[in-house]
Amino acid sequence: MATAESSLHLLIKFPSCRHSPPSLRSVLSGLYLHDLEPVGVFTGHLLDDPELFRMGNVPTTVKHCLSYEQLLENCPWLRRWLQEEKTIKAHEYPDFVKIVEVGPRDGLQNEKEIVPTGVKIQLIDMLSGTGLSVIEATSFVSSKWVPQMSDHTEVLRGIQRAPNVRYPVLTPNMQGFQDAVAAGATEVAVFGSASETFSRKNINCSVDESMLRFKEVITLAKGQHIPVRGYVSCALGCPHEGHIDPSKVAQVAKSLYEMGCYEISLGDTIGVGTPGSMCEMMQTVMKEVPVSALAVHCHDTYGQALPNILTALQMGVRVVDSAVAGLGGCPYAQGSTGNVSTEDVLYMLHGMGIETGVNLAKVVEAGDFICNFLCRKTNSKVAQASSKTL
Ligand SMILES: CC(C)(COP(=O)([O-])OP(=O)([O-])OC[C@H]1O[C@@H](n2cnc3c(N)ncnc32)[C@H](O)[C@@H]1OP(=O)([O-])[O-])[C@@H](O)C(=O)NCCC(=O)NCCSC(=O)C[C@@](C)(O)CC(=O)[O-]
Repeated sequence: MATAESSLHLLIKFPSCRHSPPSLRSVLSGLYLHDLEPVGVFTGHLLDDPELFRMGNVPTTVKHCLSYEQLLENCPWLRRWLQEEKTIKAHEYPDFVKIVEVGPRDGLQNEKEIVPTGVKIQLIDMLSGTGLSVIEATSFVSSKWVPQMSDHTEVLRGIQRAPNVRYPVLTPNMQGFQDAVAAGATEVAVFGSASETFSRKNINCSVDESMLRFKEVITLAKGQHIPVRGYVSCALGCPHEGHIDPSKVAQVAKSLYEMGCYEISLGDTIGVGTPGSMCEMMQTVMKEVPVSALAVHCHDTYGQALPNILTALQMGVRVVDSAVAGLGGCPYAQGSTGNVSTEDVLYMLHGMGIETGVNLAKVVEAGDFICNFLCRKTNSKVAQASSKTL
């Protein structure tokens, strides 16, 4: 039986896992520290795995062939070390993350000058060619409340819908839902809040009243086979109430999920969250809603959006909202700055080997287009850096 002290050559067999390399690397350096010399590492489930036989370079000097479990049994230091690592990293990073592009809606809704409908349509059309699978196109809200979105019908009718791209729109109530469907919407989103004050200021009703309105919308949508997404704003803080108890976020998220929203996007509306508060909030929400149905929607006011997203990914989230060029802000959340930029999220994910199906260069082009129109510098660090290097 091999022991940490005696073995010079080990063939280590690890469970199949796409993201094992970093752990393997750290395990290997641990082995070297203990004067063990692994001669081959492969991933696979069974010792008679064909992979073993493909490994022509396995030397005959292999003295011990250990399963992962045997290895842990024989090397208590390794078991302790991996356990410590696991407490930090609850989940492996995913293979794929879905990006929900909210630039044309959340990004533009706060613009003071009305952006011409043709520009909005061109932006969405450019984004449709990037590989994004979801682009939130506009919102069917009152034009007295958000004048920038008053051309919702023209925008939705004017875009060239790409196959495999969905174009959800915001609908706060039955009127919004009916108008959206009449304009051709095939997916909608309702938007609630974990803060009473924000709910009243944003949609002119209490949280409980909003849930009744959303129930009506969701029931009607279900009957027409229209998927409904749900938002919970102020998940990490409110511009009026400050700290928001994670249990309130969990309660609203649960209600939306139970009513039939297929996905719940947890919004750090004013970008005050940190990995610490994100972790605490997620842990509470995940007790009520399966993590597979959760998304995060981070604004970057305090520069914490990427670490917050990373934290959510570590906790099992697989859907991230972002806006091209980091446009945006909510008209009813004073002081909130843009959404996290799609370019920066893509750069981070791709750098981690996580696929998104989205072409970063094409998103940068779409960002250039809208920033040129707005005469504004992009909020995306990646786009800023790539313009210098081009
Ligand atoms: C919800 C309402 C409409 C209530 O507004 P209200 O004034 O309470 O509505 P009402 O039912 O009393 O009706 C008053 C008038 O509004 C009309 N009306 C009623 N409903 C609609 C509608 N759907 N579309 C168009 N018009 C509508 C209705 O027809 C009537 O017209 P009038 O008879 O006076 O001529 C209003 O408060 C509103 O439009 N709020 C939207 C605010 C908004 O869009 N905020 C930004 C989006 S949320 C956000 O950005 C956060 C998020 C999602 O990104 C996530 C995050 O970051 O946290």
